[in-house]
Amino acid sequence: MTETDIKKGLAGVVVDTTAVSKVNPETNSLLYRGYPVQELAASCSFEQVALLLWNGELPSDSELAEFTAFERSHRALSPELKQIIDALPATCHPMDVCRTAASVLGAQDPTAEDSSREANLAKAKSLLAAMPAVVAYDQRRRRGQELVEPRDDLGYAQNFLWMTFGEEAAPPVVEAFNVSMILYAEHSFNASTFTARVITSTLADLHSAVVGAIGALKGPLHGGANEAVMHTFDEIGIRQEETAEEAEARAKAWMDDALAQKKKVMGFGHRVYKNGDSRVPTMKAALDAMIEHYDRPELLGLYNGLEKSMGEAKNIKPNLDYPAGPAYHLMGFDTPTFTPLFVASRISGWTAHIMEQLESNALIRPLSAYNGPDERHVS
Ligand SMILES: CC(=O)SCCNC(=O)CCNC(=O)[C@H](O)C(C)(C)COP(=O)(O)OP(=O)(O)OC[C@H]1O[C@@H](n2cnc3c(N)ncnc32)[C@H](O)[C@@H]1OP(=O)(O)O
Ligand SMILES: O=C([O-])CC(=O)C(=O)O
Repeated sequence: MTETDIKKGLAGVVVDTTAVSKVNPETNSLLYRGYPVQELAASCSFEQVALLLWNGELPSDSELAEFTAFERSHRALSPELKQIIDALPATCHPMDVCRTAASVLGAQDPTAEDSSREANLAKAKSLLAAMPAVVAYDQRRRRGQELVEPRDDLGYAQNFLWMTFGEEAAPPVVEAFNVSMILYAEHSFNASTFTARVITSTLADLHSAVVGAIGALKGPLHGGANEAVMHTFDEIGIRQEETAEEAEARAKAWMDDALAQKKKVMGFGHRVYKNGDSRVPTMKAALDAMIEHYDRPELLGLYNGLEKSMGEAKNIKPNLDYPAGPAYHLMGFDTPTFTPLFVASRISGWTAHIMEQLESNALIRPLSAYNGPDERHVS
């Protein structure tokens, strides 16, 4: 094997087929089970999209009603899980809390070792229903606030915001949040989904695969980038009294300096898309709606300044995490909660892939080229 045979980072390597989603960099499009993600974001709830990803078809009214009833009755944080979360130090990252919660939910599930499609689908639905309470409560406890119980008269997005903030969110906020959940739901063989598939390929259980996927998502080269975007905004400085133009000029100067120092700026670039992420225009529209709703034009200035400067200097485009970060900030989420929001959404895609992997499983085990010392002996 020569060095040229090595596909570092598996870049460009096709490892399997999938019917869950199609990422097409040539047409800059993303299809979930054949449907353009923009259309789904414009006309569906996150609940409908999750069912589409799992079942391959959009749900009928009765299928949606059945899932809605299930999801609403599985939202509450159990006293046992709450106790475990309360025992975790507030210094740990909220992604550690998500990862721990997914592990606990697996350990508590009597069907955990049943990997039939039926059992896995039920586990996927339960996890999707349970994670918002974990994310919402963890943000609240860090702020010294009490748990807010779920409400079964609210949809997924509305209830998620209710449990986090303890008040009903305005319709444009619910809409933008629902759009973000749909856009984050699925993206073919990204690092966290591939991790889930590798774990599943050993015939380990669904919760183990989700726990591993959460670990992979945490890194700033993947899901952690939505938090890192906000750190960049904070480093530049958010000045509400500033005009959009003033903020844009400061952001441009910051980016020029960062690029001169050869820094990697999170929220830009993508392994597959080289001409822009297909989801960005839809998420940018949701961010624009939030900027208007909260009357925060200076954030648009920062956004535009970084994007323009990166475009002019390197022709590198924003990815989904770039508009999602400031949108979540405006909604009132604390920055370390951003990647857990990604988890809550991507559980749908991960579990669809776990079930697909099991349908025609092969152990995922690539080769490596050894470059250590030649054979040697102890004596
Ligand atoms: C939802 C998601 O998970 S989307 C991804 C979120 N991740 C980020 O936003 C992290 C920042 N971006 C990156 O690190 C990269 O663009 C990745 C990891 C996403 C994709 O990277 P790869 O396909 O491996 O490309 P790679 O990192 O080799 O970059 C290619 C070139 O573009 C440059 N580049 C890529 N992204 C960036 C960036 N965000 N800032 C500055 N330069 C960048 C690299 O420095 C490299 O330049 P060079 O050829 O002069 O060395
Ligand atoms: O596809 C990727 O490599 C990362 C990404 O955008 C995602 O997982 O949504």
